[in-house]
Amino acid sequence: MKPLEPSKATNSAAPTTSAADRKRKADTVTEAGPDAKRPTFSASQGVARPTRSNTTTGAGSKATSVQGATSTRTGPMSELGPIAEESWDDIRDKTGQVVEDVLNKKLSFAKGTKPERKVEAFVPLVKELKALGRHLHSNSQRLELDVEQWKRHSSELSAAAEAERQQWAAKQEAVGKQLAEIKELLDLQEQQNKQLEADVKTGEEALAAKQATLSSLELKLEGVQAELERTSKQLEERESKIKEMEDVVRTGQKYSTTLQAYNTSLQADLTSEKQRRDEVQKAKDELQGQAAELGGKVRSLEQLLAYEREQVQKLRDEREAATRDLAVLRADLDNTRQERERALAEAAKNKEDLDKLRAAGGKSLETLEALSNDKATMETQLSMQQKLIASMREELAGAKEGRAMADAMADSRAAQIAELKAQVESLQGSLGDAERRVYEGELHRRKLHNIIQDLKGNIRVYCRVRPVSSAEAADAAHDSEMSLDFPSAGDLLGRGLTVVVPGNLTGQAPQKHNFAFDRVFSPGTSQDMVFDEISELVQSALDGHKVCIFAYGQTGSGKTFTMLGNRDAPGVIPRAMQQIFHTGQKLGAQGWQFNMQASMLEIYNEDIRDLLSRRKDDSKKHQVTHDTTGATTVSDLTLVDVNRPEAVDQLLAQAMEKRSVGCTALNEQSSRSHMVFTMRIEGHNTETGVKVSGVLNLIDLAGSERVKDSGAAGQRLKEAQAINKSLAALGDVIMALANKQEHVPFRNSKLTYLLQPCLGGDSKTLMFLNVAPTREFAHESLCSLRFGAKVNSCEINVPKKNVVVPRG
Ligand SMILES: Nc1ncnc2c1ncn2[C@@H]1O[C@H](COP(=O)(O)OP(=O)(O)OP(=O)(O)O)[C@@H](O)[C@H]1O
Repeated sequence: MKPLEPSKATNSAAPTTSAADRKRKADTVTEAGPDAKRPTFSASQGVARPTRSNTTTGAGSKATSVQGATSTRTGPMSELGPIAEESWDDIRDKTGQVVEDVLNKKLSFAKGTKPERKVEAFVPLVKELKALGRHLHSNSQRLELDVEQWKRHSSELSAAAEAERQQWAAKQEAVGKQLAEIKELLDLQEQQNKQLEADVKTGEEALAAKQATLSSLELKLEGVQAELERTSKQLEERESKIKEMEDVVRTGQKYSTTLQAYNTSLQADLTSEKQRRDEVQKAKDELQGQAAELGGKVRSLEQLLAYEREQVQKLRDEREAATRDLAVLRADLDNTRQERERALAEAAKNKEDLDKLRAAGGKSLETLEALSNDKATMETQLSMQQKLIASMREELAGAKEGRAMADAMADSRAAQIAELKAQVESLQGSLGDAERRVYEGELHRRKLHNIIQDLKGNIRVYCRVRPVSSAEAADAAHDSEMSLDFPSAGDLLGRGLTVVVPGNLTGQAPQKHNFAFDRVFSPGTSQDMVFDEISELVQSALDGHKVCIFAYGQTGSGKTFTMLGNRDAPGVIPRAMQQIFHTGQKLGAQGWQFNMQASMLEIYNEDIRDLLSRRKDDSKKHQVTHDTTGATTVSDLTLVDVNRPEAVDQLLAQAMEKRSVGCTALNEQSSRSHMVFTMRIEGHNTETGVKVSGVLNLIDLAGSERVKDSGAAGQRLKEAQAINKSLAALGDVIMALANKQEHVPFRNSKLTYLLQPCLGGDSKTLMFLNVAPTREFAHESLCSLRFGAKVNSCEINVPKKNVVVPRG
């Protein structure tokens, strides 16, 4: 339906006034009276009507004619003389008078005023009246024109109004029709409304019923909402936990991927390292074979050389004897020569004498003959001596030749010996080189093995076999035959061992059982060598790891010796302290400062005792708690700040005095309790701001014992039962961990509860499995070794460093 508005055409026909028109209108009002109020029109306003200019022109033309009439007129005017034809507009402008002023003007004259003066006075008035008359006349003409225009305009307007009215009528008709339609619609709507009202009523009734249900539901909803809020809170908490976990898992996955990659590369390294080690081992074996062979050769050569030296010496002796003989012969020869010369001189003299005698003729024939005989004898002697000299010369030449030969032989042997020596030296060099490489390879293998163990999260097991004690060896009551054997070469060298359990009287044959651990220390292994193998693990406590090292084994198998040792052979605890303080000091140069606190406790008959407490009566009950980070706290336990190893030695001495130790049939100084030494290490790097916090737990467990063998009774029996019970609980925990059981019974004993973070957490854990070597304890050893194998298969979490790195 269209809106009911007046048409625009009507509006456009209405006259409008411009600003200029309004000004003129004002003039007109003043000058032309109320008639001048009528509207003026412009051609632009659409309806044809006269404009002001038209009017002016019209009026102007009329005025001209009036003027013309005036100018042609001759009447009294001429009598008054020429009167200037001023327009009303000029007069008005000049005098400021309005029409009424002129019309109301009255002239008064004083008595006796001359008529010429009075006429003179009338002249301006007449002028004004004439101008006014002309003006009014032109105005009336203009008004007439306007009236005509108005008339025309009004008839136009009437026509327009009629058209408009007709339009309106048509519109009204249309609107009436529309109204009728609307009314129909409204009726329909009303019906519908009524229907709707009815519906609404039923709806309202239903709504009321529903509302009742709703309010009960709202109540329920409130409850559900409260529940929901609680659940969503829980959900949020869970979600944040899940997020955290996801973060952890993501980090873990990243870490695990990195680790897996690292692991793979390590395994590849390990394999290649193993190959290299095998090759080196092979080369070493070969070299050792060659060395043995060469050693044999060297020995035989040395024997030969000794023989040759003997020969040379003999030859030298002979040469010296020959030289001596030669000297004697030379002396003899010289003597003989001198004698010969003397004899020759004598013979010459004799000949001279003979000649003289002959010349004198007086010498006798006998003297001559005697002299001839002497000469012949001397000549015989001379030829004999000449022969002797010749043979001696020959001998000398022979001896010289022999000596030259011996010298040459000695020289060649010496050269051979020097060559052999050089060979031996170079072989020894390469043997040392090979041995060094084998050692380095072994070190590397150990490192890799440790890393792999860390990555796998296994509990490491180092088996240590103690030597046969002098008492065992001496006393026939003991079967001191060795029941353990160690591979002397191959892959299991240093890692494997075999226990032989002897047969029994029922005819059971001896049985061999093979085991392999991360490391096996045979009886000859020194404390130093043992510590060397775990020093890296100890070191990681300084790096922020939780480290746990404990010694397990039957009574008298060497646990306390391994962990504490004695003055001459200090064990793991004092050595670990030395290393920690020493390394801590060295790290000081890199800005590290460490704060260390030690505590020592024993678990005796399922009670925790503070071994560093200075209280006389220490019957306080100590409670073990673990927080979410895996940190363990024992209530009311004495913590001592330590900053040098000697302080720890004092603490150890103090603790050892307090520790429960007793004499049993199997060990003179048997530990009757589990002892736990804990060192907390807080490190802070003043240069980088990095903080680490590590814990080192070193534990000497009490030994398992067969009560019938240890001869325990009374208090000892009670102790033994408590020890065995807690070790059995340890066994159960290990079984549960190894079998990946959901429930691990850590709480079954004080020992397992205390060790929970080490066995089930993220610490680096190592167990020393101490074993006695003799056949007497073969069964116990077998049990211990089986336990050790189970422990070795336990996978705990991947060790985690406790390090805080500052932000930014
Ligand atoms: N590797 C070794 N070298 C030399 N002597 C050893 C070694 N291991 C143990 N011993 C000696 O054997 C004896 C028993 O050792 P130890 O006291 O350490 O056993 P244990 O396992 O701690 O016994 P228990 O459980 O009864 O306390 C001690 O005299 C000790 O000095």
